[in-house]
Amino acid sequence: MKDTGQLVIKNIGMLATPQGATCLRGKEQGKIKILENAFIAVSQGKITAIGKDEELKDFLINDDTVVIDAKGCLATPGLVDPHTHLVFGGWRQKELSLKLKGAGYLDILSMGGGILSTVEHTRKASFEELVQKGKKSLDIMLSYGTITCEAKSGYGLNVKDEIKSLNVIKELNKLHSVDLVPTFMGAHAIPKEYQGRADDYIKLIKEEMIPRVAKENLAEFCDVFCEDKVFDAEQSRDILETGKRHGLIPKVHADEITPLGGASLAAEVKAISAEHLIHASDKGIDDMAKAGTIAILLPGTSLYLDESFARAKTMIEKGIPVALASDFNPGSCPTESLQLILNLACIKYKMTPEEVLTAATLNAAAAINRSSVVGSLETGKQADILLWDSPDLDFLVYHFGVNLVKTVVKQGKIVVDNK
Ligand SMILES: N=CN[C@@H](CCC(=O)O)C(=O)O
Ligand SMILES: [Zn+2]
Repeated sequence: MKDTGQLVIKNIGMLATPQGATCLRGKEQGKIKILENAFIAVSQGKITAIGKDEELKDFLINDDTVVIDAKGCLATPGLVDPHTHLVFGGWRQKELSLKLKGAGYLDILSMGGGILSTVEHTRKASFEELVQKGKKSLDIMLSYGTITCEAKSGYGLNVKDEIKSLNVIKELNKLHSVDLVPTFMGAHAIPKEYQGRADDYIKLIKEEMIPRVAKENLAEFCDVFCEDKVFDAEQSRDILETGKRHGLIPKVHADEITPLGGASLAAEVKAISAEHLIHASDKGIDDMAKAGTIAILLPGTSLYLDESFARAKTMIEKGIPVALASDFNPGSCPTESLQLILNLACIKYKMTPEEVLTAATLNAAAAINRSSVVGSLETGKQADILLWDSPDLDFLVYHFGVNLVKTVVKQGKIVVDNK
């Protein structure tokens, strides 16, 4: 059979999708389109029609059309993960026992562990080793339904290894079905050789790293870990403004462990998103709502750090578009599964299944500037579609800790078949 790029998915029990080319906020976040007994038609990687099964006879299905019988299952847009630390050497399994003995995340970091121990492993790893390791994680992400994913550098922390990490992301984007969106995060920690000399490290970021990243077109965004003993608000602002002058859109790791005003800073510098926000203040939330900053919430990190959970419902009520992400990284959230995150968002944030779906698709896509291309099932959008071993949306967020993905369709092609 020759590949004509034509695909029809029929017999979809429930098609569930947010709609639009931009993020949804407030009550709109929970308003999704539900179509029962539906079909989706695809041509040349894009969705060309969506309708009720009974209308399918009007569509031309020829011998070259690939036809998938969804057998009554749920179809949604591909998941979008807008916050991951995909590229790193080694893992950090020993830290779990330290945490059980009472050490906090920032204590481990100040003892030279945490991010800094991953920096050592990342610097030692070759380009090819990092590509292979990243590929393994992307295989897992894809099989769990993530088709588009943001990836941050931030474990190199010198010019050579930050550039190496961003080139690993570029290479993975070429060779893997998951679409990657790169973020430069040289301001993830102060490396050992600059301890006590934060200003010199910030100078390196501003004068060497950012110009080189921009010149080589290696990232779209610039992120900063605005946190106690890492980068304060003033230092973060300085780095983000420099990034902006070089065309990098700001993102902020904000108010994760300490309330440091990160949410307000994100609003002030017109960041596309503020991320974590576990300890965001009322003022920070109001500032974000006014500025239109997207909140990327990471409930897996709250769980793994045994921290409290961000005030997702307040943010939605105040009109902040809420997105969800895995925060996949070797320390504070070692999981590639966005499905677990969807479940946690329902249970711990009290978000509705509809709000959760929008958060992990359209709003997540908007948080990485991709919402005109992916994030919803609509004609003209990229045909990134998931078929779930689930009859409806409620079941998807209810049955947890297992992989419910049956089939992953990326740009109209089946790339995972878990049946
Ligand atoms: N908080 C900073 N960065 C990551 C954790 C990185 C790490 O522990 O290696 C986060 O988003 O949680
Ligand atoms: Zn992070």
